[in-house]
Amino acid sequence: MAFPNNDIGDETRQVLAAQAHIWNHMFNYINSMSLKCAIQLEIPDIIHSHGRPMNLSDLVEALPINNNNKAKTHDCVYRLMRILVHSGFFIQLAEEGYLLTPTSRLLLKDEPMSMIPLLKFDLDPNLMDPWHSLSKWFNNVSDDSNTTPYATAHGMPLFKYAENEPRLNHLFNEGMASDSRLVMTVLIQNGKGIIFEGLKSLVDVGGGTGTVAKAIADAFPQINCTVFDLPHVIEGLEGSKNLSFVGGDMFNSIPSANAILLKV
Ligand SMILES: C[S@@+](CC[C@H](N)C(=O)[O-])C[C@H]1O[C@@H](n2cnc3c(N)ncnc32)[C@H](O)[C@@H]1O
Repeated sequence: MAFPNNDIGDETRQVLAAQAHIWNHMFNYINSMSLKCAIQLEIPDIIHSHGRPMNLSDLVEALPINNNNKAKTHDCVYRLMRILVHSGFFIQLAEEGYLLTPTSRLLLKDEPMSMIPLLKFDLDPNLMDPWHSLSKWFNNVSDDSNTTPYATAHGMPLFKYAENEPRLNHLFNEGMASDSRLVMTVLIQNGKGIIFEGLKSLVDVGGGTGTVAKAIADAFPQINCTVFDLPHVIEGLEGSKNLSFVGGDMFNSIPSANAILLKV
């Protein structure tokens, strides 16, 4: 029910504003879950492949879903798209339909700077579970200051869990690599890679599967680059002329070099 502003007193207006504030926070997760759903249904790619603005009916037809009840699907996809338009992932032109925005362009599968892998990792239930344990973690933290919400939820730190769970290890490494790919592309394209000039050797500590070091090694063939990470992360990875992979624990020792990158 909507009250014209002058019909209610300040106190009531304040209570209603506070209620709306709580609703907004309570349902904030709808934004990230809708985005995740759009990626799972490959909506950015479908609109991109269409090559022009895509109307709702064409979008519904193109989705990889059971569409036996067209009216119902139409209504539900409309609601999903309304959230995503509102949050800036798509533009909706009144007659023509949906278009990508610069943000959803970063959510195309074949886009070199695609953020899909990072999104899949961060919105995986395994990574979201710890948020349900946050208050439990606060309870534990004074007894064990090394503990994390992740360990509280899963009984071990993330890196240990990933060591024993290939699915999570893959999801984690791909997510990190996609983030690094975006940063390194922007850095090198804008000539900011110049900060590496003059170096003879460099070690990327916690360098994951080597995205950062590979970009530096390609751009600066005179620099010998080493990727240092946990053994299960670099397992099976092959280096090149000026790129090598070393497995180990940085808390024990790290390879020596002119420069050390540390982004853990
Ligand atoms: C935030 S990620 C950095 C990812 C990397 N920059 C990339 O581009 O993929 C942190 C990295 O630190 C590694 N790491 C965690 N603990 C480590 C340890 N004790 N010794 C070496 N590496 C470790 C993880 O395996 C992970 O790859």
